[in-house]
Amino acid sequence: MDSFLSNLPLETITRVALRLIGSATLVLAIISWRYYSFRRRLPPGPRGLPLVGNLLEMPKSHPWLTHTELHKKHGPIFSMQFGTSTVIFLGTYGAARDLLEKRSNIYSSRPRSVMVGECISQGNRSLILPYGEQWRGYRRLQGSFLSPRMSNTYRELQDLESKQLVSEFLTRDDFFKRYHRYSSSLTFALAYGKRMPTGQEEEVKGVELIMDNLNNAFITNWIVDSLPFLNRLPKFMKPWQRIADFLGDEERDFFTMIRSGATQRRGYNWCKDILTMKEHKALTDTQLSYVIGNTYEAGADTTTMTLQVFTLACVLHQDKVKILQDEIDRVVGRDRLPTFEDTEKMPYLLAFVKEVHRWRPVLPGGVPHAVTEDDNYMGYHIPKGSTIVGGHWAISMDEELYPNPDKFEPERFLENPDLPFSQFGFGRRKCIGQYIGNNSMMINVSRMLWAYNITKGWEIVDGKKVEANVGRFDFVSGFNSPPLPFKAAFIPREDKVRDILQREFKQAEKSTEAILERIEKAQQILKEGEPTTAAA
Ligand code: HEM
Repeated sequence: MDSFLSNLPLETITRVALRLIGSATLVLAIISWRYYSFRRRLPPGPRGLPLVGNLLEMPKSHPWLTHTELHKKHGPIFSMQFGTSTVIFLGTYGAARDLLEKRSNIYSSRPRSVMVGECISQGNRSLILPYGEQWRGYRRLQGSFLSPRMSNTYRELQDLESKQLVSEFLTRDDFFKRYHRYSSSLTFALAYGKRMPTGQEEEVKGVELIMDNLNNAFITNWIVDSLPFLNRLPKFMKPWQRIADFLGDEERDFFTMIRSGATQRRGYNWCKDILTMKEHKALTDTQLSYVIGNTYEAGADTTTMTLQVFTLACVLHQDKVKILQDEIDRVVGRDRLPTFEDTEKMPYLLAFVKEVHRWRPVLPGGVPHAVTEDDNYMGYHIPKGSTIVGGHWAISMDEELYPNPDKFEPERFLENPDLPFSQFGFGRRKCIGQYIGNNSMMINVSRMLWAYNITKGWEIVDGKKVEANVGRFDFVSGFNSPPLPFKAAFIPREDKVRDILQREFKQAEKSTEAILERIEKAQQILKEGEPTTAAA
């Protein structure tokens, strides 16, 4: 090669080199022109670079904080480009409602997820299914056992789990674990007909493992997600496929095993319930196992995290806790625990729970939707296939809707009971378990604060006992964003609280079968009055 070049006249080499540089410049100019003219039609946003877009500007942690700053600069809607993917961020409730709710016929899909959605879950996982017949089939089944009326039939089980939860704090303060036990046991009993009285049961650990694997797979940058065509290579050339096969087999076997156990149990559970609906016939056995497994996944962690945020709010906002305790004492008195009926007479409690959701959303980055048609909004082009993110954190911190947004102020929901909040998402993909979630929050918040003063915990520093530090912004950076571990103390409000908690838990019906049989009867009565199952 060297000798070939050295035989050419310098003039020729220079001409060829100049041509090459000229062609490369032209190609770059065309790519840049196409990139920037495409970007010009989109909602505003950081310019980025041709080919990579804004890939180099991805925040390393807590991306929702950066997105909120970008909304301050660019307004309620901005866009970013990650390789070939366009992502559009919505930072006000109005913009999210305009697109994700009012135009939900085209804004209800999910972005393509090659590794998790296609390779691991093989198109079975409900949360990331694209909008279409299969997702609608899942939603019809879920809508039938998670409707507001059906959700109220689960209250007896929530009552028992909540009595166990509140009495546990008489002897321990590991509230992260206690809340997790509550949510896992409640959801597992409804889904599979078996309570989890310790939280250490094999089934709880099995789902935890699946969730950990899934969360790790979600936050890993798989090359096949950036370059989906690689997934068409033969299997031996796809190293990620081996991992996906292992994780996929593990979760499929597990979901199938626990579902088969559930269909043998006495009394009500979701696995048995869906077999009574004609819609289940359109789905395969594996898909039915995923419908229930994924509902359990979606419900257990979100409720746990929201209870953790409630505890943080109590530790940091004793003045608001005092107002709520006065309301609880007025309605309930001091001789028994609050009931569901009591909670319906407590407007401040409802406002307090809504403010917990708004103040520190547990899915702060939002759950991405995808748009299935080209669209226009506020004069901007929204290309088909874009990812659309209603940012829960950005919306919660919108000063116009929530003045002094960092302040924990339940009063804002008292003054305006219709004030919206975004923590259950939007439109057709909106959280379908919100009624169970709300019932859990109302009963547990009222009982925890009826029983305890919740204050900062203690730690030993240099041999001295000091109040533990609690950060108002210390949250995990991930899809789920619970508070980082912190210490809290649960101090019974008076001596007799101990006896009352022990007595109420002792007297509560503990037979899961008996409770589930009553739920089954209550549901039968409701269904007899309902001609069809709830549709999405
Ligand atoms: C209080 C706690 C909860 C919070 C904050 C929460 C939040 C959310 C959010 C933000 C979404 C996505 C919405 C969207 O895409 O726009 C979602 C979806 C979902 N949630 Fe919840 N949720 C909670 C409790 C529950 C419970 C208790 C269940 C069931 C027992 C549940 C079942 C589901 C399901 C099945 C989906 C999937 C919807 C889809 O098909 O895409 N959630 N939830």
